[in-house]
Amino acid sequence: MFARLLIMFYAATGYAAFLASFVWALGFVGNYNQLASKSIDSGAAGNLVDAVVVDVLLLALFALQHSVMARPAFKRWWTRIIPAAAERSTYVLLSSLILLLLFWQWRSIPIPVWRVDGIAANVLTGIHWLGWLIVLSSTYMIDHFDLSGLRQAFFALRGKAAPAQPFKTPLLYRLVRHPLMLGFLLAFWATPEMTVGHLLFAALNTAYILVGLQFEERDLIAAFGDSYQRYRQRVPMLLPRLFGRQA
Ligand SMILES: C[S@@+](CC[C@H](N)C(=O)[O-])C[C@H]1O[C@@H](n2cnc3c(N)ncnc32)[C@H](O)[C@@H]1O
Repeated sequence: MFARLLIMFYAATGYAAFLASFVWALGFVGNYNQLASKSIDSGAAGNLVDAVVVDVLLLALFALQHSVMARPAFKRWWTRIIPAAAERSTYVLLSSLILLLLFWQWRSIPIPVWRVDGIAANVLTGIHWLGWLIVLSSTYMIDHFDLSGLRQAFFALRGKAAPAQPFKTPLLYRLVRHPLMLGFLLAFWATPEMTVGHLLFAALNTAYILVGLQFEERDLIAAFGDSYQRYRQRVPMLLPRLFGRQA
């Protein structure tokens, strides 16, 4: 019983770290200093080369951890070392801690790339917040508590293993196969004031998302077989069809 309670406490810690990193992400990307005193463009501009090197290394650290720990082969090896019920929480905890490090240590490069005012600025800010709303709501469409590791810990508390998630295509998943990633892209790119630092963040994350999705889809085909193959043929990856057939 003690071990089960420990897993629950561990999962709750991972979830708290996720919440902290999510709120900081909102403040960081949108330069909302009410939410986060350190944001993507805050702080004095330092040496350009130093800033690019540090920022690229921080993003690479996140990409490496996030990709390696998501691979089924890594999970099989890892769950011989830690309890299976704590695997997702460990992933969430480490991802969140690396994100917090990234936000904290990010070097701003506040050289302007574009700036729009008036209605255009309001439209871009609206798209930005729509992106975050899509991110959060998509986690609930898949299973927020499974993705955050809490579901696995709740099952473990009752002495059971959480059943694997079934293939599903609710709501936004009928329009695109990866709404959560689409939400991130909208939140990262839609800004009235783009700087070189923000552009670096958006461009590298976009590249990472596009590569990461190839791996995720390979795993999804291995897990769900023909159902996912047919889904791929019917539903676009990231850009919804404006006209014509949807799933
Ligand atoms: C962080 S979520 C991102 C989901 C998706 N890539 C997106 O952008 O909306 C990743 C997890 O969702 C799962 N997943 C993705 N699409 C799914 C679907 N249609 N049904 C069930 N699970 C899915 C993957 O197996 C993976 O564990």
